[in-house]
Amino acid sequence: RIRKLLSGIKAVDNTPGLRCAFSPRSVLGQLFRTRINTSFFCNPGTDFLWLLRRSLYKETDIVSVVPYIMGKPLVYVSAMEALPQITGFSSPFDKQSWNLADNIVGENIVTAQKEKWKRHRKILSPAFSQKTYESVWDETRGIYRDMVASEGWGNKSAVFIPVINDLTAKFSLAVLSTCAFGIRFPWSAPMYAKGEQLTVQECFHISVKGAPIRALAPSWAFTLPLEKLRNIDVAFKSIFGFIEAQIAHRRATFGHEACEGGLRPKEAFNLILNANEESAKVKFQDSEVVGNTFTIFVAGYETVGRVLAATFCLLGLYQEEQERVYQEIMTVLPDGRDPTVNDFESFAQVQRFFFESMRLYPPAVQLVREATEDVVLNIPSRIPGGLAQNVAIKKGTVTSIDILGINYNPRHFPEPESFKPSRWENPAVTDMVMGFGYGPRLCLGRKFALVEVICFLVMFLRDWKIEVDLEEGETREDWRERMMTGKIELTFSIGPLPIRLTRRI
Ligand code: HEM
Repeated sequence: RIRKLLSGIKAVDNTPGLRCAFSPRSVLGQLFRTRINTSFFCNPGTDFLWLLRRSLYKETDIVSVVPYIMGKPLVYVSAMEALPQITGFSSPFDKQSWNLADNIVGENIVTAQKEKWKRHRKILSPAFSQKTYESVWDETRGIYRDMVASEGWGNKSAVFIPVINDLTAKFSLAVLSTCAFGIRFPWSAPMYAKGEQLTVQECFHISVKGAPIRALAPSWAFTLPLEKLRNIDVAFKSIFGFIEAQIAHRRATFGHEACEGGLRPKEAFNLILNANEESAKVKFQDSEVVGNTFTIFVAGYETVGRVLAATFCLLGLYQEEQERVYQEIMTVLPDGRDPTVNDFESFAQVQRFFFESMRLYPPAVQLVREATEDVVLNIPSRIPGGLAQNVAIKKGTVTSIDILGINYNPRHFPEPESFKPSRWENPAVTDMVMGFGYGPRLCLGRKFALVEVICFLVMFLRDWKIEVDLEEGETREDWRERMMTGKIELTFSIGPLPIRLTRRI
């Protein structure tokens, strides 16, 4: 054990940090989390990036986690200056060479390494076009209206929503399944996986929460009479059943000739299926069809739903900022007309509010890479005027850009805990929106997500004033600390969060 620890510390060039029994990326590390307020003999689990966001980095913007029983050493970096070095176009880092997710869902655009990834990106990129964004905007408007009617808010002057997370998740699933997969479902009749009791939304939710366990635990573990493991197994099986049924249905609907004649619209699902045809020039294998379908559902649904839930609460907390957003909406739409996709750029204040929400509560908290050769990272000092540090990383070391670390780094964002949408007033600063990643692997759905979020917020805030209930004597910051507690699963989630609505018009 001592030898393992010492060689781990050497692999990360003696970079200070946590020393633990089990890696946060191992099954035991996930299951048996212990103290994190000590740097030794702790099992930090995955939440430590959130729980220690204020104290993890001391003098430099780099820390290591070195396990002495299970798992490999890990490096985390919270400096924007390191982005080109780790996630840039010609950086000596790549996605992990062995990714457990591939074994569960099949190889896909998110996990593929550089050379294979180019093929995935080439096939899928045409699905993210101006035409798609127009459809996202229009569908969002329609889904908002369907939601208001189906929830029975039509003639109410006030509404209490006990868990806004459920609503925003349902909304983002509806937009994604319609605009990327051509699968439409009414708000009042959620999709069910065939023959299952759980909705597709519930299955995705359980799968995303349980993905690390599903990936790391042996298959016999899922036959044990343990409810948690059984639920994860059922959720994954249901999702795969759902995806396979959708693939069969789409093939039957369009047929092979339709594909060759280019009759399928360029939505993500059709491009995935086209690439699986005999005649396709750039091809997907069968496993990549399922892998990419599953991945785009997860990448595009959980992320948007989660950050929207945080945004709603921050709107409720920071009333003066909500008013500023509302005034902008009324200025752009003074005559009561519906917003169109051409109005997108006019909602600058709405966008700033959203960027600041995503800075504090980013749905994706890290960009995970693996060193493809021995490499020296140059990391600036946290202390003003301090010397930068060169850190030698061994080939194969998993090194992550810590998005939470960057977003709460006072060098990049002064008073990082303060909620200040005005930070984003300088257009050049939008390059600092870390939540969508950086470099060649920048989120392919960035504009898709922004269009859907901005349209939804505009429609919602025009009709409703949002509030949250503070306890007596409680400050907004106290409420955030009490209610907006985070958990790092495949994505980062907060809550469950309650909000209150009052009708404006
Ligand atoms: C607020 C919402 C979203 C956030 C915060 C987000 C975040 C991210 C991040 C951080 C990455 C880069 C991962 C890395 O470098 O390791 C990424 C990649 C990706 N995202 Fe998103 N995403 C969002 C919405 C979406 C949507 C709506 C879609 C699809 C409709 C989508 C599809 C993808 C895809 C396909 C990739 C892989 C890109 C590649 O490797 O070439 N995302 N996303």
